[in-house]
Amino acid sequence: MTPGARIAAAIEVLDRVLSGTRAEVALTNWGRANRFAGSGDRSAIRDHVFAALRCRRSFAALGGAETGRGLMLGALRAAGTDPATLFTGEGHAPPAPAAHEAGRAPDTLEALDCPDWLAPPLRAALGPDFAPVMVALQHRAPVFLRVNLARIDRASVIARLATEDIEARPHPLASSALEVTSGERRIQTSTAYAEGLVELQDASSQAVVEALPLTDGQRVLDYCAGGGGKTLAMAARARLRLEAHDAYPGRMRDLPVRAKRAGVQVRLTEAPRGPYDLVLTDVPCSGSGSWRRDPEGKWALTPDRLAALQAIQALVMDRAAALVAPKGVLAYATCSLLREENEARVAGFLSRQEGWLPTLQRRFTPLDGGDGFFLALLTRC
Ligand SMILES: C[S@@+](CC[C@H](N)C(=O)[O-])C[C@H]1O[C@@H](n2cnc3c(N)ncnc32)[C@H](O)[C@@H]1O
Repeated sequence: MTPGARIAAAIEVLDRVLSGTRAEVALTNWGRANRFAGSGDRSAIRDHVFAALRCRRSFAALGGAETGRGLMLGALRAAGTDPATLFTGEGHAPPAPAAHEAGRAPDTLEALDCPDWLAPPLRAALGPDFAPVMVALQHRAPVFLRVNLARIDRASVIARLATEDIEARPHPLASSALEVTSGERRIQTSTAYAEGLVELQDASSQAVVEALPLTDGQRVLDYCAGGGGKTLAMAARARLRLEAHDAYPGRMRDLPVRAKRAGVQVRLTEAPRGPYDLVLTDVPCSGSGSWRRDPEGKWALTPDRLAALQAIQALVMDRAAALVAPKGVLAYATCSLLREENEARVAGFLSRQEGWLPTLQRRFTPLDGGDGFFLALLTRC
């Protein structure tokens, strides 16, 4: 496909996304209907689509409309490319830009791709980091690996990956973290991955698990395990009696296979029974810290949805707290940047429940390199 044809395909996919189809679904459907497109074409179209979704407001202003076509016109203008060079109308390229599609300069919040209603809470949470964080969220996230330190060290894995044309370097956020600098697309077919020596996991996610007070022999519950990213990271840290739970057990369906690959044992439970030495609650949240990976989430969040999430977070904390042993730890984590889901939830918990001591609160933002994350540790007195 020519560069212009790839843009035309991205416009088609974006129009579907703007009318309510999830980007992954719209991309898959486009691929099925256009089997002639090669893997290079598909990944280029995917990159166009996700870049446009990360920068939806600014590109819409620059492109003169919040449509697939407007977003792609805006994308080219943002990159300093005259759209007329690719919007030629020749072959499968989109028709040339019309006079009414000249677009305009975005205002301050548009330029930061920040929804208006979210600017005050994000400013309150991030202070002087507000604008730099919003700019970071306009860019693609780095690819990180978690080295299974129970089985191999970072230097050996870097050498092993290099033999499969994957370049990676240590990342300072966690002792297990590697940032992949080339060959990202080969990771899941590499032998290091197949043998459970590495897992794909964001560096802040790894840092969160590294901050947990885990020691051999502890009974530990991952209360919101999902796919089990943090469950497996905990298993690599110490010899634990580890259990995984999720309100939607289907979300844990890949966990047994992943645990086997990593060489660890995890018991799945639908009805956890304490007491546990540590319960991790990686609660459902706005995902505002990971909008680089899931840019649709930024535009889909509403005040009502945020309020509903806060209620779920409080409920999960209360339920999980009941499972923690005396002197045990409740670990509360989100991939949110918002105080409403972080510090305020911890304060709410402490106002409802007696006998807990907050021992750590730590926030990560994309300026640290990984996703935005929050971790609080609460020790039962
Ligand atoms: C942020 S995700 C967890 C991600 C996972 N810990 C990881 O590292 O891959 C939150 C999870 O909480 C689960 N969840 C939602 N409501 C819950 C509840 N009331 N109790 C337990 N889990 C819940 C969701 O199904 C979802 O899998």
